Amino acid sequence: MVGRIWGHNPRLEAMSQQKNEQVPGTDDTGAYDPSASSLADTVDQEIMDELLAIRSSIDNFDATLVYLLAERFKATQRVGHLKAVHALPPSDPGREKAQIDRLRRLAHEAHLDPEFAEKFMNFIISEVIRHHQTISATHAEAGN
Ligand SMILES: C=C(O[C@@H]1C=C(C(=O)O)C=C[C@H]1O)C(=O)O
Repeated sequence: MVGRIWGHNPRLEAMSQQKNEQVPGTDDTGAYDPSASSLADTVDQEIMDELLAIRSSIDNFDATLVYLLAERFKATQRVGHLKAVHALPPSDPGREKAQIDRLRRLAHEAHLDPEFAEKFMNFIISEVIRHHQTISATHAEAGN
């Protein structure tokens, strides 16, 4: 059941095999449970209600982040194919520097820690470069 919805995840599968035990963070149908928490029973109901109300906004932000990242990766995959076809290098340090400098400035204006913004962008960019290397290798193999 869990495997069907989420793909192969040994940890979740082991959990779901324990008889009558629900996977934490899901309801009894296996769906996402927005009230999942390790704090239940240890916190006053009023505080819990406020926490859950704030978490419902966090849920929306997180879903948006996933959609934004998915669209960004769709665009970078296109760049990867373009680079592979035209034998361009996977990474473009000049572009990365300009982009990170700009995002650091935007982060500062938005009261987001610029160091965090830079680390986050570098994390994403390194994944993109890895994809571009794979696309380039696949393209080279197909040409041989
Ligand atoms: C997406 C590109 O490829 C790489 C990844 C980048 C990114 O994720 O923003 C930026 C520069 C490149 O190192 C690109 O060249 O535009």
